Amino acid sequence: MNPSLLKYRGRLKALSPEARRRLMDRTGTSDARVAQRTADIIARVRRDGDKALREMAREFDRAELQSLEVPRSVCEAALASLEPKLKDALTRASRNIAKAHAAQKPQATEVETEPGIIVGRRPDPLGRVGVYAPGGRAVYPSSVLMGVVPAKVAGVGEVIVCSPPGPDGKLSEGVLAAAALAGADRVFALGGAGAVAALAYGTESVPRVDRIVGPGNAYVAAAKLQVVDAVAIDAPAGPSEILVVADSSADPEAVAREMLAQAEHDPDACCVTVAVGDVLAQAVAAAVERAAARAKRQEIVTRALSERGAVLSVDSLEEAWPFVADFAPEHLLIATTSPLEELPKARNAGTVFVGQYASVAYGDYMTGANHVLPTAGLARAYSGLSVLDFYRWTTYQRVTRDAAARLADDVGLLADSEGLFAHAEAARGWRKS
Ligand SMILES: NC(=O)c1ccc[n+]([C@@H]2O[C@H](COP(=O)([O-])OP(=O)(O)OC[C@H]3O[C@@H](n4cnc5c(N)ncnc54)[C@H](O)[C@@H]3O)[C@@H](O)[C@H]2O)c1
Ligand SMILES: N[C@H](CO)Cc1c[nH]c[nH+]1
Ligand SMILES: [Zn+2]
Repeated sequence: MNPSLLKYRGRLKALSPEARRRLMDRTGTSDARVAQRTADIIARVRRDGDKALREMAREFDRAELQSLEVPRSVCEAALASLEPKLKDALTRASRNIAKAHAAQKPQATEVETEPGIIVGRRPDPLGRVGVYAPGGRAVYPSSVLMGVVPAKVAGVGEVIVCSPPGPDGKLSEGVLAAAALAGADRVFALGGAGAVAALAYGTESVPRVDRIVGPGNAYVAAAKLQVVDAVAIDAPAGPSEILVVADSSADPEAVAREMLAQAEHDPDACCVTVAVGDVLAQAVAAAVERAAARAKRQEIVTRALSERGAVLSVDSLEEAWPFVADFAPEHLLIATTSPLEELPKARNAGTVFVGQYASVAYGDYMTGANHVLPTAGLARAYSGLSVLDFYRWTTYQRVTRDAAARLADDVGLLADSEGLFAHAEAARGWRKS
């Protein structure tokens, strides 16, 4: 057991302001470098199109690409030959995601603000979206479902999936099968910031999209933030995070399993437990260290926990909630005696797991909630991916002849006051003399 594996231990209120700031700052000190590299990649794709994408596949994925696009028949074949139990599990996940997201579909509204003046707002499905499914340190068929299924529920015109190729130049069978199952229209073997740039600006092979959704590592998250001049994005959904709030009812081994599960995604993952009482905090820390010592993805887990892992103690749950709101975790797990009573106190979490039986892994794959979630503290303002990300809104106003006459003078007055005299004239055109 390595007693110093976790970066932060001890009492939450004893953390120095500098340590607390570093714990909060999940963008990390290397970020300026990531941002610069990402900017260079985007510029290369804008300049050289497909040629740059092929070079980057060689550079970052060690893959020689025959073709950037994967024919639909290849996806269908992967689905047909998928191991039946795995296919059943993917189908079950897809069904739950569709059900949960269908319930979120937005409604058009119309309101009469004054007699004869009707203001409406109508959700229109987007024309074309890009779904990024990560594929560097693990493959993510689940992320294909999380992006494509809600897009299809919303009625998006065309859904394009990008995911990095393996060294053989191919996508995993699971990713291909998930794309076919969810009904993706086109699939490209492209990863990282290059894929994001291609979807944002278009290349000879890749059509530009209206919105890019989906998670990824620091490069993918940085790229999404850098292309917003050309495309909409969902939210910066970067390296995974978990914050567990636990009291004496929590099983320390279960809390440790949750910490390890998110730590194994990425060395940049951030895993924190806030436990009521020093005894529980020590038991959780010891369980985390034991679990890390036997982890299959030990190198990743060890780096994540030693760079950003924390187990901190508080005197009471009341001390935990302001920290939760400030930290704004991607995933919050409430492992307490009365988790449902605590739920309203939890602010700024990407998604909440209520009670210790609600393992984050269930939400990652199967509950039907979306696992594409804001990270790096941005859950303060951004929400997780939902069906709403796949619409844009059209507002309109209808005005009857009589209502136009009633608007003419006041609108004319306001326009005059702004010095916009043609507006005033347009408004007064329908005055009744
Ligand atoms: N927040 C969420 O909703 C959510 C959901 C699922 C997964 N995730 C996160 O997604 C990430 C997946 O990361 P991943 O790395 O496995 O796959 P990824 O697809 O995000 O990244 C792989 C790509 O990164 C690029 N890359 C790698 N090294 C690079 C370098 N040195 N310079 C430039 N580009 C480079 C390459 O283009 C490569 O294809 C993890 O951080 C995981 O925690 C987040
Ligand atoms: N925990 C990830 C979101 O941070 C989602 C995921 C996909 N597969 C496994 N986990
Ligand atoms: Zn996960």
